[in-house]
Amino acid sequence: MSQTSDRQTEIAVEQAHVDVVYQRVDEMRGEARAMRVRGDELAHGARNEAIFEQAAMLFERDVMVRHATQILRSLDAEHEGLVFGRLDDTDGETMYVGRLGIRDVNFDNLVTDWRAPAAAAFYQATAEQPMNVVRRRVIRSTGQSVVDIDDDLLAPEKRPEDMAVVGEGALMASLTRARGDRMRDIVATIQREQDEAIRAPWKGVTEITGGPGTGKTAVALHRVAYLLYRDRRRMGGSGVLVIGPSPAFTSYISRVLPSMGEDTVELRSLGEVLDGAHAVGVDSAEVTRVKGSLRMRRVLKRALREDPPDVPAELRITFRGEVLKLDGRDLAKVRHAVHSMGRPPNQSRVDAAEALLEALWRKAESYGLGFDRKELVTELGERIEFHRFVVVFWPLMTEREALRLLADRDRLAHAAGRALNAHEVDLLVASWADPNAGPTVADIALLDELRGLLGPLPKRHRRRVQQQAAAEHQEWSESPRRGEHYDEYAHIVIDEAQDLSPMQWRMVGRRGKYASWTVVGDPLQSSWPDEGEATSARTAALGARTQRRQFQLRTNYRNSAEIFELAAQVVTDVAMPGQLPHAVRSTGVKPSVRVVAPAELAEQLLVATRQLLDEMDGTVGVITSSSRVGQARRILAAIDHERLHVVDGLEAKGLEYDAVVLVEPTELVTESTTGPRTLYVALTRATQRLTVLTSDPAWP
Ligand SMILES: Nc1ncnc2c1ncn2[C@@H]1O[C@H](COP(=O)(O)OP(=O)(O)OP(=O)(O)O)[C@@H](O)[C@H]1O
Repeated sequence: MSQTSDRQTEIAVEQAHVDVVYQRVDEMRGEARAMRVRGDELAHGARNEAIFEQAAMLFERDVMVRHATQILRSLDAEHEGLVFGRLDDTDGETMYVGRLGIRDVNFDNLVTDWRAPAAAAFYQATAEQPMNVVRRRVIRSTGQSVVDIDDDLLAPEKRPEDMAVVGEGALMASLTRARGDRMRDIVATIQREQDEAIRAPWKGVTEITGGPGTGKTAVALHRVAYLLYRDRRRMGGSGVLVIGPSPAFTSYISRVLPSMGEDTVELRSLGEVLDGAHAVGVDSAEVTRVKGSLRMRRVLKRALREDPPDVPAELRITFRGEVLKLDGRDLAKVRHAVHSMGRPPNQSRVDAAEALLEALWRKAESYGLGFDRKELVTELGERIEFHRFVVVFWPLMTEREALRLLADRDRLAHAAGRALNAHEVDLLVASWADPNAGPTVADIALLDELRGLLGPLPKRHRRRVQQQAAAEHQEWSESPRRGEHYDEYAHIVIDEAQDLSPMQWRMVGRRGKYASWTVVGDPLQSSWPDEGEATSARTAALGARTQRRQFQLRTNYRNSAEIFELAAQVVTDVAMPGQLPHAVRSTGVKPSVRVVAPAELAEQLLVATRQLLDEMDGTVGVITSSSRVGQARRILAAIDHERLHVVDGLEAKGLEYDAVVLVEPTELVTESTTGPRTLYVALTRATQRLTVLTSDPAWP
C-alpha cells in the first residue's frame, strides 16, 4: 500500500475512535448537567427538612454542584485535539492519550489524561528506552476531525506485520507551523527532557534553565497543569501564581492553561504583583537599577522614620489653666521612642498618642504643677484638639502616599544618607517628579516593600483609600483580587527569573511563604546587572527549602539553526560552556543583514516589514531600542497590520514571532546595563525569518 492510502486508512481508524470519544463527552455533559439540577433540587428540599438533615443535604448539594461544574468546565474548555496521542505496546495493547481522562459507561478507558502516570511513556519512551512502546502516534485534529497523524516507531523489531507507520515527525510539523498572537500548548509533542521537569515532585524549589526557545515557559505552564491535576486540593485550594515580565507576555501565554482545562491560575506581570496595581511604564536602565537595589530597603525604612510633611513644630495644650508645651526636640524624642517599639507605623497611632500624653505628663511634672497623672492623661486624651494633633503628628499612610513623599529631594537625600549618592537621588527625584504619573514596574516592588514596612491600615481607613486610589489612577483597580491572603499561594512560578531585581525578589518572596516554587530562566538573557545582589535576594526569597532540583533544557525549538547561529555570535564571549542550546530545525534561509544609511532607515524599515508580512502567514515583530521604539511605531503606523507588533528589546522578553525585523542592533547593546544580553534576546525571537537593519557596516 502507498504511504498516502496508508495514511488515509489510519486517519479513518483514528477518526472512528475520536467519534466515540466525542459521543461519550456529550453524554458526560448531559450527566453533569443532570447532576447540577439534582443538586439544586436537594437544596430546595433541604428547606423543608429538620436542621440536621438540612445541613447534610446542603453539604451533598455543594459537593455535587462543585463536582458537576468542574466536569462541565473541563469538558467545555477549548478541546481542539481532545485526543492527541496513541501508544501501541509490545503486548498489542492500545492506549489513547488526551487532554482529559475519559471512560466509557463500563468504566473502561477511552482516553487517558496526559498527566496521569500511565501516560508518561507517551513522552518518555525513546528508541533507546522504548518502555514497551512499539509505536507512538500523534493525532492532529481540527475541531472534531482528525486531519493528520505522525508515527514514531520505537521498537521496529517488535512491530506486527500489519502495523502501519506514517508521517514525518509531529515535532517538526508543530515547530514549522505559523505562530499566532498567543502561545499554544505543546501537550502532543512534549519532549523527554521537558517531561522530566514537568513531572518533577511539587515540593521545594524546581529550577529550570535553558537557552532561548528551549521551551522553558511552555514547560513551566505544563508543569502547573500537571501539579493541579496531581494535587488539586493543595494547589487549587491556595492557588497557583505565575509571574512573567510584562503584560504583553502574560497575554501571550494566557491561553495555554485554559486550553488544558485549567482556568484558576493567576497570571501576573511584575507590575501587577501588588494587588490592584497595573503598572506598565518602565524607567531607564539606570533608574531601574537604583530602584531595584537592596539599598532601597534601607532608604525606605529610614524615610518612614522622618517627620511627615506639615507636622506642627510644637504641641501646646492647656490643662487646668496651665499651658503645657512639647517643643520640636520633645516631639522628635516621642517619634523616636514610638518607632523603637518596633510596631509598623500604621499600627502605632495609639502608641504615639500614649507617648505624647506621657511626655505631656512629664512636662507637667517638671514644672512641679502637682497634677494627678491619671486625670491629666484621661482628660487630655479625650480632647478634640489633642486628637487633631495626633492625626497630623502620626498620619496613617498608604504605600503610595509614602512613596510620593520621596519626590521631595531634601527628604529623599536625608532618608538616603550614604545609601545613595547625589546623582542617584537626582535620578529618583526626577523619576517621581510628575505627581500624576502612575507607578512604574520598578516602583511596584518599592510600594510592596513600603506596604510591608507600614503595616496594614486599620479597617475603617482601607475602603476610603481604595476608592481614592481607584479614582486617582487607572493603574489601580478598586477590587483587589487577593486581599489579605496575598502571601498564601501553594505554588509560585517565576518566569524570566534572571531579570528580577533584588527588590522584586523580596516582593515575590513575600507571596511564597508557604509555597513551593518553579523558577525558570536563562542567565545569558539577563537584563539585571548586579548578579551577586540578585542571587542573595533570590536565596532569601526561596528560603530554607531543602528540596531543590535542577533541570537544564538544551534544545532550541524556536529559532531556525540559521537564525540561532547569528544570535549565538553576539554572546560567545560571555557564554559559559554548555550554556548555548542546540537549534534543531533548519530552514535553509539565512538572516538578512542590511546596512542602511540613517536617512534611509525609515524607508527600509517599511520595505522590510512589508516584505515579511507578504511572505509569511504568521506574526511579524519589529524590535528596536527603547529610545527608538516610538519612532518605529510612528513609521509603521502606515502599515497598521494586525499581525505586526512593534516592541523594544525588554518588551520582547519571552515573546516570539514568525519573522522579526531588528532595527539598529548596536543601540540595544549601548542602552543596556548588561552588554549584549538584551540584543541576544532580540535576535532569538524569530522562528523562521530575521532581517537586521543597521547603520553600522561592521555589524555584527
Ligand atoms: N516539545 C515541544 N513541542 C512543540 N513546540 C515546542 C516544544 N517545546 C517548545 N516548543 C515551542 O518552542 C517555542 C519556544 O518555547 P518557550 O517560549 O517556552 O521557550 P523559552 O525557553 O521560554 O524561550 P525564551 O527563554 O527565549 O523566552 C514555543 O513556540 C513553544 O511552543
